[in-house]
Amino acid sequence: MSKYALSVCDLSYAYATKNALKNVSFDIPKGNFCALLGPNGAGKSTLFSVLTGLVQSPDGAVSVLGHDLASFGRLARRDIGVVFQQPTLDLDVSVTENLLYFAALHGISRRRAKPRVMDALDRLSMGERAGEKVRNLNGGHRRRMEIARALIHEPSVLLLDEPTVGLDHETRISITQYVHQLCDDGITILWATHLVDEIKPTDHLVLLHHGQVLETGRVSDVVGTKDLARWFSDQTVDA
Ligand SMILES: Nc1ncnc2c1ncn2[C@@H]1O[C@H](COP(=O)(O)OP(=O)(O)OP(=O)(O)O)[C@@H](O)[C@H]1O
Repeated sequence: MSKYALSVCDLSYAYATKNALKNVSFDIPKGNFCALLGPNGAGKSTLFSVLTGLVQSPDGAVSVLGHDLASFGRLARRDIGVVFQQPTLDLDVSVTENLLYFAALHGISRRRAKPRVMDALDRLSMGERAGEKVRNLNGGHRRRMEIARALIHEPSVLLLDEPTVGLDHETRISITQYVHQLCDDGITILWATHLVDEIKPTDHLVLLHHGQVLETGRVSDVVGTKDLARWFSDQTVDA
């Protein structure tokens, strides 16, 4: 059994002539929060597309808990939950119905799904909104809901692509803290961001710039005593 929840080995991807990922490799140990830090255009969303199987990398490999994504796609994807950058909720049905529908897509019966949905909503302080139409929720509540939805099939690895974009500071920090806490339950997180205040010294870090991994490791080891914001800016400034 692999000690890594997610292993990415030598991935590349190009849109026509634009190389968006170049020989990307990194590992995330189980139960870690890993920040995928990179400025706009670094390749974060492209990497998410490859990790979720939306696009195929012509070379390289991804494995989830030791299962190769190319050979054991269904098995590997069963262990992944995803929150994409663009919301994908049905605005005209209730919070609960959105989540139950998603559970059904994972083959979970309504009877089994209902307690999971309520539990997930309660943990995200969303229990009181279970019956509301999504259209009536603010951006922060919709994001919480998407996180609850991504956890409904109890994945081991949760991928979130800039999940706090457009949210106010307080909501951003609250959601970031909640997702950090998921690691206490053994869930491994890959959190794409360009905002350094979402990252803790004990987190794992992958610094992506122009499609290449510049650094990877524990934040405190990689950055040392330097200020993370300053370090990030120094690493990604284009000469
Ligand atoms: N469909 C596409 N066609 C051509 N080029 C693309 C396409 N999507 C992304 N790119 C380019 O690939 C590179 C990586 O983009 P990507 O969206 O993966 O970066 P990102 O780090 O997620 O950026 P952002 O933070 O702005 O979302 C950028 O140069 C981008 O312009």
